[in-house]
Amino acid sequence: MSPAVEIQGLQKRYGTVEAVKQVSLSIQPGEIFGLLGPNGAGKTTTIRCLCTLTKPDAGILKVNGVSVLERPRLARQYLGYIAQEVALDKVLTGRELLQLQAALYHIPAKVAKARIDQMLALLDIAAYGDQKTGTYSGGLRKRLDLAAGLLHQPDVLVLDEPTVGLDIESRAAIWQFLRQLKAAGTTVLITSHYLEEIDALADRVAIIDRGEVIATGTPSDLKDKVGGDRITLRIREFTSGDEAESARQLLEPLDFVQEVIVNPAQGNSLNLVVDPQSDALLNVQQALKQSGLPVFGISQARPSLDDVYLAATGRTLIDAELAAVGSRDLKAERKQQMKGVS
Ligand SMILES: Nc1ncnc2c1ncn2[C@@H]1O[C@H](COP(=O)(O)OP(=O)(O)OP(=O)(O)O)[C@@H](O)[C@H]1O
Repeated sequence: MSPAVEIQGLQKRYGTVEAVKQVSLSIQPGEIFGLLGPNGAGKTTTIRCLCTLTKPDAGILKVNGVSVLERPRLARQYLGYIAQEVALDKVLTGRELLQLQAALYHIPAKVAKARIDQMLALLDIAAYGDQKTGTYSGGLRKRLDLAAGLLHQPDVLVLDEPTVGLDIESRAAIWQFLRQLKAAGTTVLITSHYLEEIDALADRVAIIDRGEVIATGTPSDLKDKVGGDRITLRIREFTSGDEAESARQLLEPLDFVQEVIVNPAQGNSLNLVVDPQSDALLNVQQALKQSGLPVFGISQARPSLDDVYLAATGRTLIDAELAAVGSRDLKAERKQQMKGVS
């Protein structure tokens, strides 16, 4: 069976910006596949190329074995795309908007009516179907986007940051819905810069940074590979640099400690990477006690996907996000995207 989605050697630049340098990935039918990376990493560009909305400079893109570049119409039948922000026509009701979408996909009127009712019920928005979309909350709008994207019953649903700006309840409802879709056999490709979203949903993940895939695997395999548990230690609420440094010198030689980093951005807390043994926490506390150093707070955790990102790039996802802010002209990008295929 051919993969549901295959991307090989994708490249795309905008002027001097290399939005996608080298992206290759293969997604099996029925998988939820997460594309994780900070803002500006190239996630949107990758999926816009896949969904025939942006023309790549190089690369092979296939859906159900069909070349997206050679047979875009057929590929679009297989794909449902939920953009980050959708400009809904606010004077139409939800139902009218879905009717319009059905017509765009040439779904016969009778079939369309039944499907629209089914989608409204499935997404739990039947009660709002006859209200103007201008009155919808963010969560409702996103559910309507999902209904619209699924109306033609695509094999592969592609979602760009589907829960940005949503409250926790709406986010949970969307996660549950995506799991139901997977159970029904739909392949889901989701981009996100929320670690916990990808961790909770994705069967496999590709971490993307500056237009390149830097790691691929199941979330647990990736976390296992970076190895070690993480201990976060605060000597005092605000520890002096000197005291943190002496704690570092005390802890680093311990045989179960792999690495100790002092984090000045967080009150000189110490981040330790330790062998995943159950008594590491206890041993650290004992060593501090013997040296007369207090403990304000201490916790141990398994590595997160952020640790995977940190190990591969030398910076955390949050730092990368902050670096991306301000270096982009989002207005100009949106304008260009509105113009259509770029
Ligand atoms: N239409 C455009 N014109 C010029 N530059 C663009 C355009 N679209 C994207 N870029 C640039 O390409 C790079 C990748 O952007 P892209 O939107 O693909 O990233 P992303 O990971 O999806 O981030 P976000 O989630 O914020 O959209 C960024 O540096 C961005 O500024």
